[in-house]
Order: sequence, then C-alpha cells, then structure tokens
Amino acid sequence: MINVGVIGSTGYAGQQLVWYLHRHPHVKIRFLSSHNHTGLSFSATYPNYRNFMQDICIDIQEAEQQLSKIDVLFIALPHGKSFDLAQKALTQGVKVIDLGADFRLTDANLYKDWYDLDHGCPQLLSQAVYGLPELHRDKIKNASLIANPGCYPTASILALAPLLKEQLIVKESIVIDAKSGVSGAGRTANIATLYTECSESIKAYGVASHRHTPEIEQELGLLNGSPLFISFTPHLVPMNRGILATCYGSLRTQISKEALYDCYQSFYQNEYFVRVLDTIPETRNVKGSNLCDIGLRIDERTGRVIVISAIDNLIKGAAGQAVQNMNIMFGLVEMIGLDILPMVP
Ligand SMILES: NC(=O)C1=CN([C@@H]2O[C@H](COP(=O)(O)OP(=O)(O)OC[C@H]3O[C@@H](n4cnc5c(N)ncnc54)[C@H](OP(=O)(O)O)[C@@H]3O)[C@@H](O)[C@H]2O)C=CC1
Ligand SMILES: CC(=O)N[C@@H](CCC(=O)OP(=O)(O)O)C(=O)O
Repeated sequence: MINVGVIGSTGYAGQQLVWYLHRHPHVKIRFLSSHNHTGLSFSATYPNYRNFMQDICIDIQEAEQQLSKIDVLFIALPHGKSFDLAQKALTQGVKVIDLGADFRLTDANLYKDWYDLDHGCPQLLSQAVYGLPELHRDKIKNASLIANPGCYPTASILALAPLLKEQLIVKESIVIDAKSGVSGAGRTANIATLYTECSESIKAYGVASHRHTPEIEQELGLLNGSPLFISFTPHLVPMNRGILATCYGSLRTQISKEALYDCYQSFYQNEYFVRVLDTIPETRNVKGSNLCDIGLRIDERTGRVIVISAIDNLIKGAAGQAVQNMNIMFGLVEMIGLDILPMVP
C-alpha cells in the first residue's frame, strides 16, 4: 500500500483527489488537512462522503508531525504556500506531488515576474519534474518532487505538442483561446465567481497577462527546441467543470489533413488518456474522467491548423493527473484507479 497525505483536501482540487485516492486499490489515506475546516470531518464539508469517509481534517502543523507515516504528500494549496511543506517532506524522504504552481516554472525569476512572489526554495527547482506524463514519463518515474501542471497548460500543451515536436508550425504564430468552468477558480469565496456574477455570461480575463502563459511557453519551447512566445486568452464560462482550448498555428509547409491526423495518432499512440478524434471535442465527453480529447482541422484558406482539446479541469487538469503521476512514481499500472468513463450529461 502507498500511504498518502493530502494538504488542502477541502478545496475543489483536493476534494477531487480524495475522491480518486479513496477508491484507489493501492492507496491508504493517512491524513487530510484543511485551513478553515480543521477538527471537522471531511464529510461535514463534502456530505457526498457521508458513510464512506470518517476522516477528521487536521491543520498543516499537525500534518507536518505525521509526515513519517506517509510515502507521498499531495499539496493542493494556493500559490506560494507549498514551499516550506514540500521542503520538510522531501527532507524526510517523502515524495511530493504539488498541484499548485510553485514548482512548475524552472526559472525562479520568471516565477517572481508572473506570480509577484519571491520563490521560497529555488534550490528545489532543478529536481522538480513537470508532471505531464505524456511528455515526461521517464523523468517522473524517478522523481521525488512533481510539479503537477495547471489546467489550461495541460489542455494547451497536449493540443500543440505534436505540432511543435515536428516543427510543423511557425512558432510565433501560436494563439490559444481557452474556456474554463468556474470550479477552475477554486472553492474559496470570491465575488467574481458568485452565481449572479458569472452565470448567463462569458468573459475573457487575464488577457495578455495570465500566469499560465509562461508555463505553456516553457513546455512548448522545450518541444520545439527553442524559446517561443504565445498569445493565450482564458475565458470563464458558466459551467461547473471543463476546459476547451482552441489553438491556432500557421503551417510552415503544406500538409494534408490525413498526414496531420497520422502525426497526432502516432504521437499519442500509446497514450491511454489522450484520444485523437476525427470529430470536434466537447467538454461533456470528458467530464468526470482523466481523458484529454483532441480534434484538428486545417483551414486551407489561411494555412492555419486549428487544434481543439477538451479536459475536465479538476481531473486531467489537476487530481487525475496527480494520481497518474503517483502511479508512475510508484511503478504501478498508469491507469489504475483512473480508468473511469466520462459522465454524460
Ligand atoms: N481548481 C482547479 O481546476 C485547479 C486547481 N489547481 C491548483 O490546485 C491548488 C488548489 O486549488 P483549488 O482546490 O481550486 O482551490 P480552493 O480554493 O478550492 O482550495 C484551497 C485549499 O487550500 C486551503 N487553504 C486556503 N488558504 C490556505 C492557507 N492560507 N493556508 C493553508 N491552507 C489554505 C483551503 O482550505 P479550506 O477549505 O479549509 O479553506 C483548501 O483546502 C491551487 O494551487 C490551484 O491553482 C490546479 C489545477 C486545476
Ligand atoms: C477559471 C479559473 O479561474 N481558473 C484558474 C486556473 C486554475 C488552475 O489550473 O490553475 P493553477 O493551478 O495554476 O492555479 C485561473 O485562471 O486562475
């Protein structure tokens, strides 16, 4: 059995993680932490767990005392809150999977620029592995510290990876127009995500300034073999879950739609969680699953390729991917505990 602890279990990402870990055949949950719900049972915050989980949420200080009981610590806290804890866990030989952004950017200066925070432990950045299994599986196997990707980056990078790897598009031409359900903003109270503020409306936000931009650029640049800049615009849409990323790039040379499709099929041929479709993805077809659906078209008139990807932000965009990473780190079959069909409607 893998003994796990979950920090930030009462957030949306943390709760989704508990949902997977609870039913994982090789996992024993040793503790759950929260910030405002300590001393209360997990099922008091999430009554869907009533009669299934008896755990009482503890605070972070108490969790730190229990690190010796676990093999892996999942951290699902707001940005800037993972540094101390990750360091303490790693020092005690506990593996860390951080669902937040604190270890995703390899450059501490870039972190400061985009998060407006000093990085709390830049010395750990060289050992952190960006936890996108489809790109970094071999490094994940031996990693102690996983930076689980952001939700928009997961959808965007998976959509564009084959194009960059094969250098099929002009790297300066990339535009990503992405939409997210409101759970992407977390459960913590915030006026912008009140029902009356975001229902029956769609808005762009973080225009030319969203903190997922450098994360996407970092990974696409690695695939391409040279740095690049993208235009990334996220949108908030009135649904609970899901991300749809529509990604554009100008083709460097003509390619047939069959050859492009073959390129994607071959890039993802061994990837259980990526489905390359001949139709156009919809968020409802991946909802409740760890899948990423990808569809593509060539716009012959403009010479642009348009790739559309859909994920569940809380699963492939957060908790499911974290469990996928754990499975790889512990030598388990990668889809164990994760091979769940999407839930429609
Ligand atoms: N939501 C999503 O789709 C995704 C989220 N993520 C990342 O996962 C992390 C968690 O996000 P999410 O679950 O959405 O956020 P939530 O706001 O839903 O949850 C935050 C969690 O952290 C706890 N917390 C809040 N403030 C503090 C603090 N100052 N000290 C200690 N604990 C604190 C909360 O405790 P309490 O409940 O007791 O207040 C809660 O458990 C973030 O880094 C986010 O960026 C990554 C990918 C997707
Ligand atoms: C809808 C919404 O607000 N989404 C969040 C992204 C959530 C996520 O993946 O982000 P991190 O793990 O990087 O925080 C946002 O735009 O900030």
